[in-house]
Amino acid sequence: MAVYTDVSFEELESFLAGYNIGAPLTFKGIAEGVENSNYYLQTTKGAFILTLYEKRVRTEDLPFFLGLLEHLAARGIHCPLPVRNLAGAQSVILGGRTAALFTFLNGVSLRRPEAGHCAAAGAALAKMHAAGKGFALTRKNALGHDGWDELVQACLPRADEVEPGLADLIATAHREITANWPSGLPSGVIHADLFPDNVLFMGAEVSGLIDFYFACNDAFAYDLAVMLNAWCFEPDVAFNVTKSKSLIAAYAKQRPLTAAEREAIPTLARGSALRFLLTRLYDWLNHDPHALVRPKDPRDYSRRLRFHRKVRGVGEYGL
Ligand SMILES: Nc1ncnc2c1ncn2[C@@H]1O[C@H](COP(=O)(O)OP(=O)(O)O)[C@@H](O)[C@H]1O
Ligand SMILES: N[C@@H](CCOP(=O)(O)O)C(=O)O
Repeated sequence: MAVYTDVSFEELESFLAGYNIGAPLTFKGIAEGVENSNYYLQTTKGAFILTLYEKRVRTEDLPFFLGLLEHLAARGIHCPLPVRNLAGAQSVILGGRTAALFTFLNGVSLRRPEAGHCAAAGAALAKMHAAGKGFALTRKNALGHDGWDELVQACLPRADEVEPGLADLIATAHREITANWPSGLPSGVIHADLFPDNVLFMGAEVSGLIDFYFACNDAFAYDLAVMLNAWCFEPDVAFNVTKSKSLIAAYAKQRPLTAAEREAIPTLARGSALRFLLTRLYDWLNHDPHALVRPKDPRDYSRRLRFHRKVRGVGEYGL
């Protein structure tokens, strides 16, 4: 349950007095999500999401995240638009937290996306990459390849508690990936966490992209590699090349991949599997057993990483 901070009706009323969005009709906490407290708010003037930022989102990053959403929305991307208050501010303090209000997007996220959904999401990613051009602010990828060392060192001593041989897998893969990491690929603003729970669909169409709190500047093809991991494996962690082919082809129809990007896909796929393995493993080893949010299983990503390490060429991704 991702509601860490309670908002009383009195606090909501005084918050709403600062906005021109009508009177409250419905206000309820949203169970999904991990990082922040999210509330669904319906007023006499429309539907909104109220987000209270908890520990993981740094306040100094908010101008990048909120500015990016305004930039993308102005260029036709269906993403949450921060609603400014009467004073023109994008965020305020509420319940002791920094909070922001967003437009509500209709649609549902899919637990079991099919190849057609992968294609639609791949095309949406390419459109987001194009729309991000010209955004004035930049943010380094805090979980990019040059930031993994710290997580590796923090996780290695206890990794084998989770899965025998995991420490060796991480250490070896980290060395190999670092030695082969590509440079100079086409770059710009990337989402960096475009998992199925962050893409809303209405029927076969993408109706919204959400949760931009890992967005940063990095290689576009890395974002595609994140999606290969998140969208193209079955629940038993078998790789589905039909989904991968559909996703990459739909992306490339919007923005053709360069030869260097195609060649880099296997390394980027390994790197992105390692990144999610490390963050999940860190959370698994360090979570508060009394916390309401259950950490995600790191073994889903050690299995993906093992798959990618056996891949011998880009053809295996349907390229
Ligand atoms: N603008 C929005 N429109 C509709 N639903 C949203 C919107 N923003 C968030 N949500 C809902 O809230 C949930 C949690 O949001 P998310 O940004 O993923 O949280 P977290 O950053 O805590 O993981 C999403 O799964 C979705 O159901
Ligand atoms: N997508 C990441 C976890 C990040 O959580 P989110 O709810 O903010 O998308 C993973 O699956 O490890």
